[in-house]
Amino acid sequence: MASLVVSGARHLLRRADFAKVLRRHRHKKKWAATEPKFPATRLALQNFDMTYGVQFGDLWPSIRVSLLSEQKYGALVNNFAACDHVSDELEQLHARDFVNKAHSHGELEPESGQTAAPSPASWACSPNLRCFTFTRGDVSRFPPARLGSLGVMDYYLMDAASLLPVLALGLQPGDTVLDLCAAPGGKTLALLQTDCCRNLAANDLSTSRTGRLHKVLHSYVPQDVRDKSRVRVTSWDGRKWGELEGDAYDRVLVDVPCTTDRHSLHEEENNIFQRSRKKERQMLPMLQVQLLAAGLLATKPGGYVVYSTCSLSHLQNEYVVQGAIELLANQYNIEVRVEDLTHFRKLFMDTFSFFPSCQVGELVIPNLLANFGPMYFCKMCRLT
Ligand SMILES: C[S@@+](CC[C@H](N)C(=O)[O-])C[C@H]1O[C@@H](n2cnc3c(N)ncnc32)[C@H](O)[C@@H]1O
Repeated sequence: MASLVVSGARHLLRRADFAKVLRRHRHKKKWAATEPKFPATRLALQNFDMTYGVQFGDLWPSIRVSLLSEQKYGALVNNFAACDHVSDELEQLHARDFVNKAHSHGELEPESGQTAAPSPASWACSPNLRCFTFTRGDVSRFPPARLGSLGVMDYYLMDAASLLPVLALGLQPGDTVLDLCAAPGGKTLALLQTDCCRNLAANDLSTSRTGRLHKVLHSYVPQDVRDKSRVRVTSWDGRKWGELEGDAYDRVLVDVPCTTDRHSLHEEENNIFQRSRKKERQMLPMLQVQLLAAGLLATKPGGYVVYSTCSLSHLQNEYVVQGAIELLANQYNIEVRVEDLTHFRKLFMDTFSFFPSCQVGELVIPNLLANFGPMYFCKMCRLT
């Protein structure tokens, strides 16, 4: 179409005028262009090709194509919506509750002394969580959540792999819980679904993001449940939590800011690979170590911490865990033990693809048939 217009115009204009118009047109186009020369999404991909190509070797091309493809979601059933038909409706869509499915497979031996059929609690998983996913290779989408009869939404759509850190935390009834980097609140909501929190402190440095967290809580959790679980939302710097409330919590979730690998390949806005954010990106592992160390200091001796990211980077995952454990040993004389979560691979292998060679913790890697993650999570016990 554009070339037709140009060839028509050629007959009407003298050669010199035509050249002028073309030049003006070229200039206009240049000035009109708003896209950055090097989009952050492209810089992210270049960075990943360099680092993850080495880190994952032959696995990288398949992870790469999955990261660039549409991700899958899970529907976390809202136990507070009191609509039993939700699970039936999700089943009619041929979605399955992956938590319950792992449970009924009973692939894991119950803990010693237990003879009854294993329950999520016996695998040291947080209880009462129901999350529906479509089976491997089924790329159907969930319809949007609806308002239930109690005035709260019936399910919350999230990356189903995001539930694994909450399951790994292994909440017990009556726990005091801290969610150190909580916004926008998918994992906070899951923590509340367990009905185990005596107190829940949900914190996030960003006030705009704690605003989103408030909205999620209002849309999904009735006021009386928020009161019962004594939900407290704050906007403090999580790095200071150890000084503010040391030795205070039974369970702490440290879901840190990271390179959010999937987001960084798809969204220009707020992308950490923007050139202007290079320093911030380079400082991430340090911030992550500080946040994890603060989370461990906030935990009671004998309590548990789960560290998680949605990045594939060893530097932001295993190295951070090792760095924080060393820091606590050297500066505070506090001993921390990494818990074995390899049973998660077996339990959830129908739903997620796991990287087989993490030194500490577990990593869900995106796969075209099960396009969740990335999600890294590592459980630690504070011993002293
Ligand atoms: C991965 S997101 C958390 C996602 C959240 N857990 C969820 O499931 O919805 C990381 C969060 O850390 C917050 N953050 C960054 N620096 C922080 C700090 N120093 N203290 C506390 N939160 C921080 C960010 O604002 C961001 O919301």
